[in-house]
Amino acid sequence: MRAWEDQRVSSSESADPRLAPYDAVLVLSFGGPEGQDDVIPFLENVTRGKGIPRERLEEVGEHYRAFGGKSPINDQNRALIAGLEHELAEAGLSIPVYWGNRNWHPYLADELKRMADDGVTRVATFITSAYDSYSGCRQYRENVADAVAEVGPRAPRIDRLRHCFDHPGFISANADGVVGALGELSSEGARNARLVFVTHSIPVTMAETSGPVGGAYVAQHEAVARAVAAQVAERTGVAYEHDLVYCSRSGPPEMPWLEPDVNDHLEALAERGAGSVVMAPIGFLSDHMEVAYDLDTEAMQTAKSLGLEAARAATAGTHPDFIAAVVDLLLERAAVERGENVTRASIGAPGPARDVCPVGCCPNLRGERPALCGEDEPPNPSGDPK
Ligand SMILES: CC1=C(CCC(=O)O)c2cc3nc(cc4[nH]c(cc5[nH]c(cc1n2)c(C)c5CCC(=O)O)c(CCC(=O)O)c4C)C(CCC(=O)O)=C3C
Ligand SMILES: [Fe+2]
Repeated sequence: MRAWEDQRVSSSESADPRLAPYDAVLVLSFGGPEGQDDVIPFLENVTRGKGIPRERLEEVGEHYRAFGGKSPINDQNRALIAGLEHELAEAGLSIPVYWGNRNWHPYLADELKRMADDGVTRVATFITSAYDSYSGCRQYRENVADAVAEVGPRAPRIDRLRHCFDHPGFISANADGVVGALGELSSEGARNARLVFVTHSIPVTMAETSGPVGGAYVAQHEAVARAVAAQVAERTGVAYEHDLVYCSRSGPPEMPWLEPDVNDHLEALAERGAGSVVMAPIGFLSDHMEVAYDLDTEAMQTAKSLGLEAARAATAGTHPDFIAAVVDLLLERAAVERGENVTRASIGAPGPARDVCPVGCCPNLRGERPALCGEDEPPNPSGDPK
């Protein structure tokens, strides 16, 4: 038995009416290596056809190697699923939770086959990516299309839950993380800290074309940063200044990616006389390798060398508010599919993100490919009326 199999659910009972028409939940994630032998094949999966320079791949490979070749992401997803199962059970909602990844075991297509074997016909999918961009949205939708094509007519019909970035439970979980990190600083450091919100850098062209009308990636992050900072101010009585910066830049050097990089930003803050920072990785749902390496290892080292006092805020992870938010998004979408009117929990503009992506949303700039969960979805291979 492989390490992930203990997470699997083996039968689909009939689901609760509050969850109808769904008979299963799928957590769809990125995937990560489980040991040294997995590192290269994993990186090959991630970067196939992406034009990532060899040196960057070797560098990222070293980050994984330094952690024994094991990404934290799989255990984080196991914990998220356990939390979801617990929350669903507490609410008396009986529905099986499955787990599939785009880049590593358990692969999405294998999980779809298992669902088909279990008699699942209609799935609500939570993608572990909170914001709009090709990487966080359409690319997963393409993976779903590929997996459904591989499984064929037996594949269940898949709906994707809207992005969770603007859900109040995601905001309060992150605000809690920031308040916790402030508590790790000296009392003077905590009073004068700068809140540095961090997310994954992406190519500027990808950011400009993100969402239904472009620019969604940065706009959504700015809204989250503002909302989290406001909640922290309310809870601490201090109106901290904040910034939005980026980590984990990749791609060829001549291609522009979102800036400033977190390390450069720390340097600029130190030059301007800052003494302490809290780094809050709002771009990541849990402690991915980008958090474990790029922030906890590299950026922490940068802060230390600059004489900056620094703490890192916890990610949403398995925070109870966040788990409850995912269950709320599930109930919301089920109600929508039953034709009911819903009130969507949201912090307001620019959200909430749509349930079904319009044509051309978060385009693949390398060329169009089939994608599901959007208005450009090809006819359902199982022949169900839509
Ligand atoms: C926006 C975004 C998210 C957040 C949304 C989401 O969560 O999906 C994300 C998540 C993740 N990215 C991850 C890992 C990697 N991403 C890479 C490469 C890239 N990421 C990109 C963007 C994003 N990535 C982009 C534009 C590239 C360039 C190649 C391309 O155009 O696609 C590479 C190749 C090496 C490199 O190029 O750095 C690796 C190894 C892991 C797993 C971490 C772990 O193991 O814990 C996770 C969760
Ligand atoms: Fe990535």
